Amino acid sequence: MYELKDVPGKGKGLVATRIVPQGARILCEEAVIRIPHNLDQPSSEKLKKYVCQQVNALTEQQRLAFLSLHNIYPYENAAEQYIGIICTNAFSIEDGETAGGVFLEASRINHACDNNTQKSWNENIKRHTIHALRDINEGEEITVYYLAAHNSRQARQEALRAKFKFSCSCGICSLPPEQIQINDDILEEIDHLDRLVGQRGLQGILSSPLGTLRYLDREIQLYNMTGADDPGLSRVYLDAAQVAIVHGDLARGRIFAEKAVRSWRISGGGDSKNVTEYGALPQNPSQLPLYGMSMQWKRAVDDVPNALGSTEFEDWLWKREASPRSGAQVGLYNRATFPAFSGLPEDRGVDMRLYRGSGQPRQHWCFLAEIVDFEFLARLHMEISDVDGRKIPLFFYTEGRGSELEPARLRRGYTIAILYAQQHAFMFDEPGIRQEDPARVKVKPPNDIRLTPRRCS
Ligand SMILES: C[S@@+](CC[C@H](N)C(=O)[O-])C[C@H]1O[C@@H](n2cnc3c(N)ncnc32)[C@H](O)[C@@H]1O
Repeated sequence: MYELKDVPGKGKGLVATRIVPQGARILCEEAVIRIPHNLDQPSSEKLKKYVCQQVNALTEQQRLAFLSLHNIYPYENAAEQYIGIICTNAFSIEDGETAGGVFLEASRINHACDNNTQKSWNENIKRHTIHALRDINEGEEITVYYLAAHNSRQARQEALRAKFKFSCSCGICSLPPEQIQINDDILEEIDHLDRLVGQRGLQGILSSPLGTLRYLDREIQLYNMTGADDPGLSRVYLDAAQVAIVHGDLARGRIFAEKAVRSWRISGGGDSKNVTEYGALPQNPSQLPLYGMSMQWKRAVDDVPNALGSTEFEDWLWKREASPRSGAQVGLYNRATFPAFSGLPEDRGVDMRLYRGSGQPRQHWCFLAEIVDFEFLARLHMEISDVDGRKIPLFFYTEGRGSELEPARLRRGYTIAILYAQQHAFMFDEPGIRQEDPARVKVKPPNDIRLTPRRCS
């Protein structure tokens, strides 16, 4: 399937000798040397002694193969040489005890940021596997991604130079500067959305399922923009399956779970830990322990619309509201444009889903609520009620502390509209809105804007 060859500018590398289809297992290898976590200190005497014992225990053939591996570190004795080879070539082993190990074949695979294979530790079979993330052509070099996280090109280059002493010239790193910027923005936004979903956790899934689904939908779109069948997709699809299943929607839950499992099969194989753990979920989505915590989205597993085109199907799957045609009036029940409090972004950090790098919003939204009560102490403080009837505090941190509002408009029952409103976590009150810009606030008599609570399906 592959051969070891000289690759210009990279030393040796593995090159496909025939077409390798997506999902194919290219390598499945045991470590010849393992370094336990408690010895993971390159200069320690204990490590030197341990490594010498490990190398001496290899067969002659293995020892020669080990010694022929690439070493980017200088050395003065055998122990330092062995440690240099290990540091240049080790892959991580996620078995809880081992920091990393050396694999004689896989260690020959060079890095690319647009890698065509995925390396992963398979705890079920105690081996490292390499799977094709996409079809690989005959004569094409087999590549993996050496780093842990998605970063900007500059951060990746710095990390690769520091740890492996080379500059990457892969397809992504060689793009023209403006396209590198676009790619960096996409990776940054994926990273940001990942963290947002993680921070919100189960609470986010329970209290704001549609908001969480919006984040995940955007993440998938961003992954698709990179064109890669990235292993990160599986985690996003699993999260989407959880959102649907927790709220009783087994139909969407099954479809999302199928996509997650398919992605894990491609990157780690049918015997990988994730496929073992979640492989049966598409057949029986109600097995998820949190199934039906709310039945807000109740839907039977086979209740899937069958006459939709692919775009309409994706819109249905992700519960996307139809976006209004340009010039068309947006109904007040449109939750994307007029979100409830639970659908507002948080003001911690910049939500890349909603803002461009320049700080300009990508889309427009306006928060509408009814004034329930108000008082003017150190600043104007209102209690307001959103379209779901949820009461939240609104504090004015404007220059005039809220005095900018027309006093005649400060009436209970009047409607307050706040452009680009965001959730704020107050130390001294329930989460609410901390308003700093008076120009983004309008108050209208109740008959001017009617808050008709209507739910989208
Ligand atoms: C694990 S080894 C990979 C196999 C190695 N090329 C060999 O000849 O055995 C890692 C080293 O390979 C080289 N390398 C890996 N990916 C590279 C890339 N994309 N460009 C240049 N050198 C690379 C670097 O010297 C790096 O420290």
